[in-house]
Amino acid sequence: MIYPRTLVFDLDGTLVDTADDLAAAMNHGLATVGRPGLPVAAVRPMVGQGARKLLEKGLAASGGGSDAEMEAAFCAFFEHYAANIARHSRAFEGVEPTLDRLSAAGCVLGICTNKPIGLTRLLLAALGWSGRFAAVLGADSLGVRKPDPEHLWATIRACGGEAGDAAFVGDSMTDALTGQAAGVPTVLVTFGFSVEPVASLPHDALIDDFVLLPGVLAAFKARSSVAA
Ligand SMILES: O=C(O)COP(=O)(O)O
Ligand SMILES: [Mg+2]
Repeated sequence: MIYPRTLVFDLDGTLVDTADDLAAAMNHGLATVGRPGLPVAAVRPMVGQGARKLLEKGLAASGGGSDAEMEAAFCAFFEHYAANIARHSRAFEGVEPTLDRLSAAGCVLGICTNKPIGLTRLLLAALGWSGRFAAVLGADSLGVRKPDPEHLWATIRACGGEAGDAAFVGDSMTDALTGQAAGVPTVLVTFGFSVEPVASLPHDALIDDFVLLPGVLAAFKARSSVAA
């Protein structure tokens, strides 16, 4: 095969632009505890370390709050987000045809996200993607999560693959550190939610358009075949 056999993808900011729905749910949570809402642009870079971290950062940016307020805001956020999971969330341009092409070429696809697994499955179902991935691991699927490399390794294993013939695609510092720690060639997308310029993060390739992914993956495979 001309591509790595197992391809693991981050979800938010990599495959799907979830920022509008996450921001709406966060603002609902903040309003529940009397805090002002935040613009989507402020919420985007807060995504990638899990739902609770997202709310912690949002509450801090909105004036802060007690543990009890955090808990109340988080519950309201979670409920609102689950009920509105894909009101505006859509795949980034080029994602669907590219995933189709890679699957047709024989690649096995998986998801490794810091989104709670229940919300992840809801989002995949809403997008009509439930059958697309051989394995889906969320923030709470294991005792560890990204940037712990075990989250990525476990996803690769759940796809029936091995780290030596795999690649990872993400958008954030968390993903960059995960891929590096796992020793898995990592592609970062430049259109995701990272505050840091992705070029400054550890990576093996950058893409500014999803349709460029197959070319980059073929180059990884060619390189690893020469090394082997
Ligand atoms: O932090 C989250 O909730 C999800 O983020 P991820 O899909 O980019 O890992
Ligand atoms: Mg992400």
